[in-house]
Amino acid sequence: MAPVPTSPIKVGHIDDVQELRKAKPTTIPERFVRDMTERPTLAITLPSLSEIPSINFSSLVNGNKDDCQNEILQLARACEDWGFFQVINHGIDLSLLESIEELAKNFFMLPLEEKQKYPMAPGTVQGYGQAFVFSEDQKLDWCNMFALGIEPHYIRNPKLWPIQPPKFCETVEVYSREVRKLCQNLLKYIAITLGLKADIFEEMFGVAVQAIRMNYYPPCSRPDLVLGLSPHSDGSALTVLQQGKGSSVGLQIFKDNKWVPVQPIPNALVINIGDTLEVLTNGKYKSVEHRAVTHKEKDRLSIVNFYAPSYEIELGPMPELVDENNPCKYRRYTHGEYNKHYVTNKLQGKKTLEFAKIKSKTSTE
Ligand SMILES: COC(=O)C(/C=C/C1=C(C)CCCC1(C)C)=C/O[C@H]1C=C(C)C(=O)O1
Ligand SMILES: O=C(O)CCC(=O)C(=O)O
Ligand SMILES: [Fe+2]
Repeated sequence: MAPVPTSPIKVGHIDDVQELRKAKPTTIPERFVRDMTERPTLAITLPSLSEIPSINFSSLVNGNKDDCQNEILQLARACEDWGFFQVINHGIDLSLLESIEELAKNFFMLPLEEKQKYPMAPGTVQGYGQAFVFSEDQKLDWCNMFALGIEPHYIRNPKLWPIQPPKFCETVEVYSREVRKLCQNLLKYIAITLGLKADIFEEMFGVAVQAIRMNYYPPCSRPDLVLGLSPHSDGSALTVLQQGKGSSVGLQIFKDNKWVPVQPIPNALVINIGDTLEVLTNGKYKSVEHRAVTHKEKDRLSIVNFYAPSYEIELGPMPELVDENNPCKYRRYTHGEYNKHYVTNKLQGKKTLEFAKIKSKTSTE
């Protein structure tokens, strides 16, 4: 008899946090309790003095010459000093943002058996479940995820596209198309901030890889002990994040050695620089570490789009950003190689990017 195939990855039992919350609202299983050094301190949820910058997209596209130049300057500062910004007047229909949010929430509210028809297999990143879990002793995030590959079509697994709720798939398609255009436009302006020709990234990326991930964080009776999402930087070039309306404040970015909360601006989208742009700009624009924390009474939803070069594209610092004052910090590799590395390692701050770093004896970064 042929041996029964088993997954080489042993992740142990992973509780579904929504079910856990329903059955035992005050129980936090040990696998979710973070070590002291990782626990979020509640003080940081107080309003912060510093806010991530906001960029008015319509000033970039439709503004007069002065407005446009001023916004490009703001964009350059946001990318260099923060790696994160919120885009207002992004041009995506607000009713589309509302629809995707409603459908994502409806998906997470389906019975567990329905969601489990689209399981995220251990070691993979598409479907419903917890990604980036590779061992039985790894701490778990207080989060349920649903992720799908969008472009190019060959990365799609059609079995994971849900039948319920109705209109989910069509809306994901329309939404992803709009977000893709926004990424392409933002990359044009980012190129301009670097003194490069506007189409440089579009020409370099080929048919860009795009994926969507929906994160649902139920309330947690002990938000001081758990993390909604482990600290990480994104492997993408750009990430576009929509925070659910009425959600608790949960996204935090690591800046100047502190966790800074991102206060949602109604109808704005949060954009962040991913590892790929950090490498291409030779570290001028950095992918900033971020995480999500939970709330005692409120749930939270985020819808995230990752936009990255095609897998066969060879990456490395662009020659325009390397000189004797800015020596080359990263080696060359293909995005496919980076992708493989990213999805086979747990989320651990900026550790994934070590893959690309050229280690010099004097380097302290
Ligand atoms: C849970 O998934 C992720 O966090 C994630 C994965 C994205 C992907 C899919 C859901 C389908 C197949 C493609 C891809 C791996 C992009 C994060 O995406 C980041 C990580 C890399 C690398 C990247 O390009 O975006
Ligand atoms: O939910 C959030 O705000 C963070 C999500 C995130 O960082 C991610 O999905 O990569
Ligand atoms: Fe992220």
